[in-house]
Amino acid sequence: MVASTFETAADAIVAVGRAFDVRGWAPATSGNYSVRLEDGSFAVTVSGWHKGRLTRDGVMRVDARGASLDGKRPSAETALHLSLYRRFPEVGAVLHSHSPQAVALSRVLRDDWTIRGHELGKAFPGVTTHLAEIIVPVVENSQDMGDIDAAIASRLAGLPPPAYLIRGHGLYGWGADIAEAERVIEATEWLAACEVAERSMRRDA
Ligand SMILES: CSC[C@@H](O)[C@@H](O)C(=O)COP(=O)(O)O
Ligand SMILES: [Zn+2]
Repeated sequence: MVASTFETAADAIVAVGRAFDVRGWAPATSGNYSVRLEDGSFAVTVSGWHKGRLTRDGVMRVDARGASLDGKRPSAETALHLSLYRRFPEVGAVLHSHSPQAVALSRVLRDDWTIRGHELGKAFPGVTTHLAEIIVPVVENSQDMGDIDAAIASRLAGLPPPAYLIRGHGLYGWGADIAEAERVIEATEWLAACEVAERSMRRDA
């Protein structure tokens, strides 16, 4: 699904930034957001803006290769967004959060994160029962987006996950439009908080 205009996409991105910031998922300029536009370009956050204080000026356009179309500097992680759009033509929005629970979980997990037995798993596209097993890949962090993209590439083949974690960094989620991508991030963040709480209760029990 594609947003109708840059302005519509930019306003939706501004609103997501405020919502994520209020929840502690976008501290200290972290996070980035993008939306596919109908002309084949993408609306993406400008690098370095505080995402809770975005205005339309903090959102810009890039082409499919990540080149700036308006002279602004796109998110340092634009390549990760574009890679998802290239792989999945049905994806219309990509969101990236930096919550304490997702980052903590990514640092304690030795392998991928398997979600089982959660009613909220049904918030993910295509999941219809709490009995579904949802695997969220965990890849190593790097300052080179090519490394992260290479690490996640094989994990996106076949039945793709709804989201992935970058260790010690944050969470990427996507959807057909920004509302679906926000729902995926919201569900994954809630499940990460639940997982962290559950692990700490089991340790103390
Ligand atoms: C301020 S630490 C976070 C950044 O290094 C990065 O991971 C991030 O999410 C935001 O980068 P940005 O270039 O503003 O999109
Ligand atoms: Zn980040």
